[in-house]
Amino acid sequence: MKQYLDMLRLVRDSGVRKDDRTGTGTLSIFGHQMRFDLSQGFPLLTTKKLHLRSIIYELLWFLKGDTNVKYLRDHGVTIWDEWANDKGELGPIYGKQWRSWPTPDGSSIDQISRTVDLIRRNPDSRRIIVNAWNVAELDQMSLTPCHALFQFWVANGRLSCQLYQRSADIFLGVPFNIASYALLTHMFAEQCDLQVGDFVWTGGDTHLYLNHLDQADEQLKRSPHASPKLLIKRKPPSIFEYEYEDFEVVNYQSHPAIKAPIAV
Ligand SMILES: Nc1nc(=O)c2c([nH]1)NC[C@@H]1CN(c3ccc(C(=O)N[C@@H](CCC(=O)O)C(=O)O)cc3)CN21
Ligand SMILES: O=c1ccn([C@H]2C[C@H](O)[C@@H](COP(=O)(O)O)O2)c(=O)[nH]1
Repeated sequence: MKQYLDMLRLVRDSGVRKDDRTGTGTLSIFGHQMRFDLSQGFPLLTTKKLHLRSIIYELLWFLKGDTNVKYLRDHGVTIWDEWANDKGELGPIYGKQWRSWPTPDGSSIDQISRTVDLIRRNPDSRRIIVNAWNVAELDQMSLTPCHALFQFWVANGRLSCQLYQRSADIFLGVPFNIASYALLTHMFAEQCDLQVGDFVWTGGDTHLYLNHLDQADEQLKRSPHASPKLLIKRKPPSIFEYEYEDFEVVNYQSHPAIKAPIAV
């Protein structure tokens, strides 16, 4: 995860001071890319302890097409609470767009099923994309998609994934986002009988909040450990039938967690 630390250092040292919607203030750069070879280990940050539990439940929740925090809360995950209304609703965010993107004739498109199908039938396609940026529904979302669009690419029996993240909170959000998309790539690969290739992370406004500077400095003093490995214990009949217990991360050695306030 040297690449992550390099990015943190770059933004810390040469980010531009920029105000933002939350009123917190950031150091920011525009356009950055990292590449993780998933065959060489699972990209879970080791310079601070991450709770994979929240990451796994959040991804399963997206894949269910759910946009209400009840499921997350039932599993002890609170990361979306600040954005939910009094009924727990977040509006038509990721889950809705991934599983039931509305069409003009009143029906909907399941982008995830289509994507599994397309990878299996036409792995050379250059159109294997899932898009959460539904312009017509942005106003109804409690937070517009940050990880907005992802694309798959198949070569030599390996499945690679690239994410475009328009806005990236590099201390709190990005470590979650990298692990989440790495996990998703493993799931798609297993379902399509492919090995995993690279996960490419591409960021737009790539920022460090001004109230995360001490935490970033603390992290930059630490040396990374070797990446852990991901074990998927079972191949469910479809991408929608994975359960929390199917995943295990082995040999995760990390420095202690670092607390930081989330900008709302
Ligand atoms: N400013 C901001 N940054 C984000 O990363 C972010 C948002 N807002 N809004 C929507 C979601 C919610 N996300 C979150 C929210 C909280 C944590 C967080 O507090 N992480 C703690 C541990 C929390 C836990 O596992 O329960 C951490 O130390 O990583 C991370 C991502 C990612 N997204
Ligand atoms: O998965 C996520 C979700 C959100 N973020 C961060 C990026 C920004 O700091 C905020 C969103 O604010 P906007 O004003 O809508 O850009 O949340 C993230 O890094 N990862």
